[in-house]
Amino acid sequence: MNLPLRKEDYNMINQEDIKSQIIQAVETVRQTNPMAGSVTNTVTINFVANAQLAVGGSAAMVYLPDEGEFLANVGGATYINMGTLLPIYEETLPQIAKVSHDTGKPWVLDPVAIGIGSLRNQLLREFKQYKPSVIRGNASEIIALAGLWELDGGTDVSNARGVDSTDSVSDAKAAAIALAKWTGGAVAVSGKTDLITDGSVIAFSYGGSHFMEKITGAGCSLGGVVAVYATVASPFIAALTAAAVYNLAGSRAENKVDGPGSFQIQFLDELYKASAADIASNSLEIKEV
Ligand SMILES: Nc1ncnc2c1ncn2[C@@H]1O[C@H](COP(=O)(O)OP(=O)(O)O)[C@@H](O)[C@H]1O
Ligand SMILES: Cc1ncsc1CCOP(=O)(O)O
Ligand SMILES: [Mg+2]
Repeated sequence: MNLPLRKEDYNMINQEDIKSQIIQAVETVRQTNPMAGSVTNTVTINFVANAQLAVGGSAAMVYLPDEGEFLANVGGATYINMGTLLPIYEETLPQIAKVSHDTGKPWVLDPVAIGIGSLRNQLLREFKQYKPSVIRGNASEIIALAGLWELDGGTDVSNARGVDSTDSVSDAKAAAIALAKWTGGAVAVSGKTDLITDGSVIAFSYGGSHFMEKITGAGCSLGGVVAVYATVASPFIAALTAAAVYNLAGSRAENKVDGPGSFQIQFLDELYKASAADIASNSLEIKEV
């Protein structure tokens, strides 16, 4: 006779299922070298491309509207990072978001520096209708985006200070859930512990390194790597896989170096070397919202 499953059993099954999906995402990317195009900031563009290559993806960075549209059409997913805007982005970014939305291609948004300047806020408001598959940001950015989109858990964007978070990841939980419910995709809030949600399930990914706050581009490149995994996996699994490999590689790199410069190099090596099984076994806690 089959006894009814207890809630703990469901959780165990879910956790096993999620692990096998993470393994599949890591291996498929390494076998197929999928392309995720990006429009990203000029500060960390090189690090984003290197991280995407290290996990097995293929990178292409552009600035112009027709080139962005081309990449959105031919790539498996596209990454938009708002870090350093140029006037032409008023055309490029909505074009990519619209094409991705209309063709059902995944796209990842990092709302870096939300709150600074009028073009950034205008574009971010416009993106609400194009429902990014994954929104990745630090706690302050996620809270501010929910505010800009007039969703639960958000606050006025004028609270934002720059590119670094002034809020804790747990403060962004309600905003992350509200954003995920609106988009139907996933939201990843990064920090000491990462929070990833699809609006109904909430996951915490542990690990990483304090050195990740001492290099520029840890967050930006994480967004680029999410886009690589989104070419082969659902938004939630893509965000979880990227968080797991970042946390694993970050802890491993920290053990081998004594400063941020060498950390950045070692971190890329660890991204490259991490096995699918180790990534899937990185500390992860999953709960219902
Ligand atoms: N204090 C920390 N300890 C461990 N990992 C961290 C820490 N701060 C950030 N990270 C990791 O660094 C990456 C980028 O996160 P974060 O610094 O929050 O993004 P951003 O650079 O956009 O502010 C994530 O993988 C996150 O888990
Ligand atoms: C410093 C800076 N200024 C504009 S974009 C940028 C990079 C931010 O990178 P990250 O959010 O990954 O630390
Ligand atoms: Mg950032």
